[in-house]
Amino acid sequence: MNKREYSDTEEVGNESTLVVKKQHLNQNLAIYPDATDPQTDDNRNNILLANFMSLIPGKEQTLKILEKSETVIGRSRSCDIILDEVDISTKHCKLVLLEMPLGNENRKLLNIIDTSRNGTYINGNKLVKKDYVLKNGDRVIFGKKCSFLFKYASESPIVAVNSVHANNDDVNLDVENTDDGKFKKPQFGFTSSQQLKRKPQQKSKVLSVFDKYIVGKELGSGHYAIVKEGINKQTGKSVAIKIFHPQLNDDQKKNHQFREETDILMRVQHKNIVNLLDSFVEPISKMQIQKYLVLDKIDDGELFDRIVRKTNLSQPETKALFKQILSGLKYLHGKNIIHRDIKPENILLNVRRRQSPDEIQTGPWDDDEIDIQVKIADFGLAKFTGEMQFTNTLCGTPSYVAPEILTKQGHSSKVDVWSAGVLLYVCLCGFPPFSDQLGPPSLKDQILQGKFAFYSPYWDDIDDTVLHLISNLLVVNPVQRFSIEHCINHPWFNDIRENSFSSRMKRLQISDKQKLPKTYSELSKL
Ligand SMILES: Nc1ncnc2c1ncn2[C@@H]1O[C@H](COP(=O)(O)OP(=O)(O)OP(=O)(O)O)[C@@H](O)[C@H]1O
Repeated sequence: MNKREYSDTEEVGNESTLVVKKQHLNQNLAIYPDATDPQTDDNRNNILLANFMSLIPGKEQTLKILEKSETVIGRSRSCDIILDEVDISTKHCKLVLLEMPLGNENRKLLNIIDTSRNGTYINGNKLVKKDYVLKNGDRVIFGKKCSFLFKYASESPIVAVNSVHANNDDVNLDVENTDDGKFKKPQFGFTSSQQLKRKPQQKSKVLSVFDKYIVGKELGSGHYAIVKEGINKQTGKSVAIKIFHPQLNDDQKKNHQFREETDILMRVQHKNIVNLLDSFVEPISKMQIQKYLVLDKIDDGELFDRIVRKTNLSQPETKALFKQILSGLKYLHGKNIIHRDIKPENILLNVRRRQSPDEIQTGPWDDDEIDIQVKIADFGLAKFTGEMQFTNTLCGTPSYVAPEILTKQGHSSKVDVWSAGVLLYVCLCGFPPFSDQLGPPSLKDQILQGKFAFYSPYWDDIDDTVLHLISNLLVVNPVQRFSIEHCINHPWFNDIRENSFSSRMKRLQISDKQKLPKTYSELSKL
């Protein structure tokens, strides 16, 4: 098809083949070339919704998308936007106006639906006959070359998105326009039962996560989310952005889970708990939303990796790390919060490295480390116990899960004590006390019976005092199990050598070396 065929088209740019269709004056214009004022003549009722800014060198141009139910882009002269390139389909894609309820508001968003042969690419990903809700900063390529940066017309609620409580019925998110066109911070309103203290920084903007942060490399991933590095565009501060896997708009269970994680993180502030900075809920298609938590970035990885690297940790190091873990857990339990997923993957570390030889270490760390700060992360399974004190959901990670969770008897904060016991065991010897590898019986039965042992030679040189402590944490009956308080006051944490045990704690001798448990470190090399 030759661009000369379009007698009613206007060429944009010097040697451009990108053309924008001029429609009859008595019709609503769907788009405007940059030079055209959308508020003139017969178009004055049209509201500018968004802009596509060309990223093609030498073809600087802005395509204006007006508020219209459907805007078709393609090579055909019947399209609202004509892109006259050989790799553009007759009708390449369409932009459908969506009004989506987010929080307490309806937001006007553009859903792009691909109908092409060669594809529409959003931020490098091919759309392939699917839809996607556009957000600020998206790089959209039609076919192979027609590359644009997408932006909603104003930093209004139209911009898609929301901050902390998009789906929280208890919260009113009021956003107001100010005279200068900027937005006042949203105000949160609570029902009387919700008069809880919130961290001030959560009262913030209505923007997309991508407006505020540059999203970078992956830091880690789990079952529910992938965590990426982010940079705050305004402050330059590095953050961690937990990007949950896309979910259906109306997935009540996931919505509830996200609310619970966000709510809990908003109510906690402790040096050993990862800090929540922001949260976003954004539509990605008509049916799907994506949720984001912005957290303080913890730089030195998971305790799990440290255990794998070192095979096991020394008693002094374990003790120093555990004092911090217990401090975080004590704080949580004091607020009626149970974490329910304590395991080495969810204990993150910030290490301050030695800058000069005369710096003094704060603990029994490696020579090149001055200080290590522990941060408890991943509140995806965390729960308020409220007044009930017990909850029934099946949760946790198999090796670390407490027996009362398996028997669904209802559980309390003591489940974290059990998991802390498993973690303490793992830190000191490098493998978990309960595993399929140690069976029979099955992992589940080992846990239900509280059947574990201190295997020789791994435990031979470890103080009886800590074996005594672990034996009081891995107690099947939660009533008889230590509390966090008991744990903190135990002689091992207070460097008191306990000589009062009637006999030395038993180590299990296994004659067949093949049957000795394998450490995480050994397993990672298999
Ligand atoms: N604040 C953070 N700073 C740096 N890295 C982080 C941060 N939060 C999480 N990570 C990394 O991302 C990984 C996955 O995060 P997280 O455990 O929260 O995801 P998840 O999908 O909920 O995991 P799970 O499968 O355990 O439920 C962590 O194990 C950690 O390596």
